Amino acid sequence: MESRAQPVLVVAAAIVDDLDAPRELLAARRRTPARLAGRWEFPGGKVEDGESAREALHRELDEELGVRVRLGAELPGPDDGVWVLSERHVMRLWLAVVVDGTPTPLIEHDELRWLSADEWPGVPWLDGDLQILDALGDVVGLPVTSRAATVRKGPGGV
Ligand SMILES: Nc1nc2c([nH]c(=O)n2[C@H]2C[C@H](O)[C@@H](COP(=O)(O)OP(=O)(O)OP(=O)(O)O)O2)c(=O)[nH]1
Repeated sequence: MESRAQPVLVVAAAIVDDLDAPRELLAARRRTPARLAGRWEFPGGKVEDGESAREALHRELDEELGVRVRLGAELPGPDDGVWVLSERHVMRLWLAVVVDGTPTPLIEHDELRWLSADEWPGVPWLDGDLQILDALGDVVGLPVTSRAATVRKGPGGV
């Protein structure tokens, strides 16, 4: 078969309580589609035609959580700046804080939870996000005490 086109770009936010001194991260549990239901992720979604990555992220966070955010630094991934999630998806991720609204699971999620770093390993993240949590803990200096024991790299990739 012919090889597929370029991977789809997903944008997402590591929403924290404070950009300068983060203590908690907002994790979102997927409700849909069925194959992802129950897994936790960074809220966000696919960039649509004609949108910049940041525009798409603001739109997704408004649609999914009903919030406006201020973006902080991007957490660049190891593959040309992006995080490879699967053969079909790559992701860019920014730190963010909520500036308006209360995060509410409106469409794709059925639960949101503010997690301190030692709670991150306690929920089942999407496989591709584990590498990101690892890096996020290092970058923001969060003490992810049990990270090493539970955050695993999936076999054959993410
Ligand atoms: N939003 C998000 N998607 C992730 C993460 N980790 C991960 O593997 N993914 C995958 C799940 C999906 O296959 C894909 C993102 O698709 P999505 O369903 O969130 O995108 P979308 O909101 O634009 O949805 P749709 O319009 O296509 O229904 O990336 C993550 O942390 N956040």
